[in-house]
Amino acid sequence: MTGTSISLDDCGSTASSAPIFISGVSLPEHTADVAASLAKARQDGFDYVVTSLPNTAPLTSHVAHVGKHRTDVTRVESKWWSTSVVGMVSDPDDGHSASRGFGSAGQSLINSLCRPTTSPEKRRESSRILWGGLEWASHMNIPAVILPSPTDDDSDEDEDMFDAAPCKPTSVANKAASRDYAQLVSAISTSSICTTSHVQLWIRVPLSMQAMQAFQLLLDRCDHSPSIGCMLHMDRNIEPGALPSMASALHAFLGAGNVKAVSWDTGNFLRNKKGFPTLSKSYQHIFSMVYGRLGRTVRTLVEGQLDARSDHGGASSRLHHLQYLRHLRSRAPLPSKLDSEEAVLETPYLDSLQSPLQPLGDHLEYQTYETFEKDPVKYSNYGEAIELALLDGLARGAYPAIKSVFTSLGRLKETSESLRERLEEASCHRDLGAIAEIDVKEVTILVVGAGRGPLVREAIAAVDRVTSISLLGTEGNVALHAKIIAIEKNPSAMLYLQSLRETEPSWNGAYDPGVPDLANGAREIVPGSSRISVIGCDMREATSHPILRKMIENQQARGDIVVSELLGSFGDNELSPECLDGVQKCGVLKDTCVSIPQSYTAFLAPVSSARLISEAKAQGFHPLNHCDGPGGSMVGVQRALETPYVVRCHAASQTHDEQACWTYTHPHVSKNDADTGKSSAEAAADVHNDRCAHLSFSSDPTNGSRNGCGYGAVNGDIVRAVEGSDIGATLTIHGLLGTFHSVLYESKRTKRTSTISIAPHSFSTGMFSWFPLYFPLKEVLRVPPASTINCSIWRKSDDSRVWYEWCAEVEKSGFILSTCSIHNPGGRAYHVKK
Ligand SMILES: C[S@@+](CC[C@H](N)C(=O)[O-])C[C@H]1O[C@@H](n2cnc3c(N)ncnc32)[C@H](O)[C@@H]1O
Repeated sequence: MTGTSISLDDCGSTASSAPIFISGVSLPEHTADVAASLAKARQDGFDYVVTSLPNTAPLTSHVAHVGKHRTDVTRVESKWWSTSVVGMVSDPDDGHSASRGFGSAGQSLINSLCRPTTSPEKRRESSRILWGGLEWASHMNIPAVILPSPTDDDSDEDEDMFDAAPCKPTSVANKAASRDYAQLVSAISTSSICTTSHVQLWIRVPLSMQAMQAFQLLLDRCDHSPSIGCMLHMDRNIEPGALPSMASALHAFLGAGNVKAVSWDTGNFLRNKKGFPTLSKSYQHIFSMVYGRLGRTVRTLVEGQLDARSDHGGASSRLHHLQYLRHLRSRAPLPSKLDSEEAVLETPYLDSLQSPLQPLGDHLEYQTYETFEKDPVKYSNYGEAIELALLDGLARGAYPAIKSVFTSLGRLKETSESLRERLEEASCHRDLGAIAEIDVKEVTILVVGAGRGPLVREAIAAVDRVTSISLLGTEGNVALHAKIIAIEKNPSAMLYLQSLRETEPSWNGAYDPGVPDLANGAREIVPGSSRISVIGCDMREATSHPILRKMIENQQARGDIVVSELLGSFGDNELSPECLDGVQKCGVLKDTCVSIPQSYTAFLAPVSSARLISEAKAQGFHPLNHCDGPGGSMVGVQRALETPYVVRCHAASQTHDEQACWTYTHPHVSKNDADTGKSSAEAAADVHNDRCAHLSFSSDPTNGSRNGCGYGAVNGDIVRAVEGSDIGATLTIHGLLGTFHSVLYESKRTKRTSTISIAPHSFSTGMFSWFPLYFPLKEVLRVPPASTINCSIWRKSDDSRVWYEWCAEVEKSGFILSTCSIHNPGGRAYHVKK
């Protein structure tokens, strides 16, 4: 075989710009012949094929095996085995093909290993066959092996062999069998087959509540090994009436189930008028739901028998099934969700845990600033907020007049981009040559934590915009001039700011270069311009800098507006409260000063995600600091699970609407805002920023479906689809998702508000600067229907650190069913440096 290969690895995509849709086919007639399967499959555009794992037992009788040897092993190069073949455990009595149907392939082999009635000899033989096949998969470097379902639908016993507890009572024997299966899967996942050769185990899970619950139990029992995932098997009809309940259960499972692949059984397709395969409306909806959420990472498989008379096109006889699935993948809204530039850029970050940035304790890198500055929403919303604040300030006469300038619109147009734009608007007919007397008012803006200056840029542009709005408005004779003071403690970012100060005309645009200096050496101030000062210091120690000391000493020179972006994924976790209180305490702000942001609120919601918890556990094997050890801070899994992580969650399900934990507002109330009798600096002096929140998330039959993975805006379509869902699934909760919502500025006068948010209910679409903060839970919570999850979170601090502690419990009818310990007590595993 020659040609290009396609990786089955997570998040792997073909190098082309084609939509990500990695599909495979299982051809029953060729399950023991990869060469023949691949030849047919690739001709039709499938990327991989399925092969049954062989019995590698030594030959006992040559005659018995004649014609049963695999010859594909000598005909197919290793690169194909490692990229384009998935193994499948099958039953020895099926020979090389799964005659019982693919849904139950390997089931009798597993049954004989897990049923108490199996004789010891049979058990030994089955074990040898299974492990031999898996060793072979590892030897061939096959990326994944399909194992049978944890529920045995074909079982001829009274009840399913593997229980789906706690929904359905099952016999003790069956429960034991399900634990036997978990023990087997756990043994495989911790063996070198998975840990050294990295074979993934795809456990087949039919789309039934019971099977999904049984699989979650299996994952719990196997300690959420990252090697164990599921292959959702779409093999049964869904009655339209059952769709809402199924959709809400599936929402939770897309997080809890570590879904690696989806298999579409040919037997489950309908035929359209022309005889081509189609799926029912219910399945079209399921398709859109699963691929809308996981389409960038999930693999697709077409499998199942065809009746002898059917030919569905192509060399594989399943080309039309593939074409139909591709058609569903190309239908709105999937391409915009999965193939947009933003979606493609995000792909490497999906479910990848990162330590939260600490811009206060550490210095950010050049590239980090550069990446943030590409955000198309954050800065424009900040610009809008500054503009609203300036307009309100002008309206209430907050800024002192510093001089009168005699000039014309024609002259001002030369220096103001926004005036040029506004004058070009068709409706604006003004006499450009008329000389008028313009009152220039001065506003002082502090940009604290200026980084490489994007907020300074927004402030300059807002001053210019507000001036042109004012000049073209009814008053027509008031303009702004801004003194902008950029404060930054990162020396390398300071260098950048200083360079901008030297080279950017708008950063030094206070003076009109076309107008000669005045007699006293001063120069003419241009209405709408800004003059920037760059100061390198910690904003909490503003008193140490001469320019700032002068401001403190002169009430009139203090800041009218303080602009900052010190927000973390959970709002306050980058210590915005401590920094902004610090500035206020120094006394550089007027009593009337406005802060942008005005407030920020932390939100929390339970999340179900097998992927996130297994990623968090994996962190325990890579101590964050190489100095950690017995004499130092905690290492290992406990520390890893008591640490919050920033993550672009993906294989995750937010199971309840998020709730507010606490809100910080700035500046603190001074004598101007209320009759406190305190100056601005005094108002910030006694502030304590420790907080705690106790939240109760009551049972929701939709399992919070509209919140998707917890990152992105709530999805109204899903709400309609799950309406009427009445059977709550048992949920598995693996942690809490922290998000924030910030009011940058609310203009009560104009009733306009500028916000930024990553909380699903108010998500700022298109903004990518923040991903949620994931707080893992050391003990997975199983939450039966109609029970409540109680979460508590504390923000604690000492002289040098701030940290969070958190815990959660499950309550039903007044009884606590389970609880987990308080995480990170005393900040023992994680803290933010003050
Ligand atoms: C999240 S970055 C934002 C930078 C920039 N405003 C932007 O939007 O791209 C926060 C910045 O605040 C700075 N910073 C944090 N705490 C500070 C403090 N106490 N004093 C001065 N600068 C601080 C950091 O160095 C960093 O440059």
